[in-house]
Amino acid sequence: MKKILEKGLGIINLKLDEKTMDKLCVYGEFLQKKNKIVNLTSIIDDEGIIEKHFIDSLLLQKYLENYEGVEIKNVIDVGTGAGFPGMVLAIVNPNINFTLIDSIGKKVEFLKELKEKLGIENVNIYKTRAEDFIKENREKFDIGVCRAVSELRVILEYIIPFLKVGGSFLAQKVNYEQELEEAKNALELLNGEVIKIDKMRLPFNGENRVVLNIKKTKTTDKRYPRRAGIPVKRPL
Ligand SMILES: C[S@@+](CC[C@H](N)C(=O)[O-])C[C@H]1O[C@@H](n2cnc3c(N)ncnc32)[C@H](O)[C@@H]1O
Repeated sequence: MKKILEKGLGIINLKLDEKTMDKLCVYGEFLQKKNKIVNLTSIIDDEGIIEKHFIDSLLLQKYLENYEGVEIKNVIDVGTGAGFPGMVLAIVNPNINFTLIDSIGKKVEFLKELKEKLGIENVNIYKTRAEDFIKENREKFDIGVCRAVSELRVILEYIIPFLKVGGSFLAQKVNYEQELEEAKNALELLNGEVIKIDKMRLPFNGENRVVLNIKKTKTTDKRYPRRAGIPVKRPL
């Protein structure tokens, strides 16, 4: 696994120390082992885990390293699943606090075990929904991430309320044009503004990836997010 990881990191031009790479490999092997007992992810071969989970998550690393000269303290990952992108980024950035939430208990249990196994201190993991977790956590985070959870206008309603004014949602998408068009109303209601769209590629299969950098410009009305289930049922 480590050889594939080193190769992939080389292609995306990201340097990680040996210890961090070893931790990621333990993560990958633990995921493979646990996935035989509980279904955590459908991508489970070595190359798939490295490319589609780890490297895909690490496409966000450059934003965390240099965010407009501002120090990033807190990141939230909504619908983290088996830890993508939040757990991978937490391992690589021990100086930033990560909050990972997911509504499925078995995924949260897996992440708690992994946290223990690797001795990761900068991560808090909760079994909850974005629409409930917001109650104690409104406008607390510098950065929000959320991969493969729902269409853009839905995840905007999950993430933007968690952000401080001036914070950013780094939204990972494969295709984005139509979703962005449909998200115009949500961006206006939630006070989000797309400030940058970066196009990238995965290292081995060359698949396209896009990161939308969406800034929160003003505080968000407390009526958002609406109660659990409504953002998906009736998107803004
Ligand atoms: C397809 S998985 C993606 C997991 C991971 N982000 C990834 O990219 O591999 C979507 C996850 O989002 C979670 N989820 C969906 N809606 C949610 C919500 N409103 N609050 C918290 N978690 C949610 C689901 O439980 C599921 O684990």
